[in-house]
Amino acid sequence: MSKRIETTDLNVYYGNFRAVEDVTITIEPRAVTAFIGPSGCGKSTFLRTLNRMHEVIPGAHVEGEVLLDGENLYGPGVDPVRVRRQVGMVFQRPNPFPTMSIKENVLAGIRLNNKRMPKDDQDALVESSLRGANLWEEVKNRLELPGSGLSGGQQQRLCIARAIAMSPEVLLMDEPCSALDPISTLAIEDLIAELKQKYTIVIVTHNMQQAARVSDTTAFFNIAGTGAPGKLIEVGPTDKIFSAPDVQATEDYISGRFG
Ligand SMILES: Nc1ncnc2c1ncn2[C@@H]1O[C@H](COP(=O)(O)OP(=O)(O)OP(=O)(O)O)[C@@H](O)[C@H]1O
Repeated sequence: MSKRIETTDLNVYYGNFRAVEDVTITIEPRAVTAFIGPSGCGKSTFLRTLNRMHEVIPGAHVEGEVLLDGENLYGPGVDPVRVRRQVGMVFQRPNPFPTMSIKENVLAGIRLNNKRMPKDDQDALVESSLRGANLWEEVKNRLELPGSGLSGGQQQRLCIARAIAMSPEVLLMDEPCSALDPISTLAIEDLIAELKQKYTIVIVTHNMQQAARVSDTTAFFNIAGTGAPGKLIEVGPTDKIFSAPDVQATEDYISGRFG
């Protein structure tokens, strides 16, 4: 279920502007990898290349390969819709479909993919996905009510349940807690620790303590100045990056000297 991601010299563009330069990284399965770095260094841009979401922006493109267990996601004939099923994504702001019930939200991806499913199977998938997102006990008696009636933290777990329902191999999370209060943030962090037993997880975070708490590996991105491309400066075990990084810029960022 969980797969390894590898990129080699990946360059990411918005039109002529190269936003991210030459990223070579291996992201291990059944582990959490955190992307950290100052604003504008390309963390989110790079993250979106891992499930072919980057190219939905007009003029945006990628040079290089992203391998998922050896398969190039940018190879000829690869269907980006299939890639986005395999590599799920959770965004900064919880974005349940507001007019849909909790249950319909969980099933939304399946329905969008035109998968027909007997009602019993649907119910089982809704329950297992909501359990997987640590939300079942809180919502099991109101599955038919709108997802938008949940708290922010519950909505984010609903979005995670919606992603899990697609049986992805990888979960990408772009600052999933930045709109949440501390209690909801801890609930999501606990959930991430559980999810990594099954999935490859990549999380973009501005919160250094969060990166230290949840991730096994940390990748530090940086940018030389406005208009310059973002680069991967250093990647390694989170303990090492936070205690004895190899590069001075990493240490400066972690210790709050810039960014
Ligand atoms: N849709 C877009 N069109 C053109 N340029 C973009 C677009 N989105 C981002 N960029 C540019 O790409 C660069 C990287 O942005 P990105 O959002 O990936 O950085 P980030 O590290 O995730 O920043 P933050 O931490 O502030 O979210 C920036 O220079 C940004 O202005």
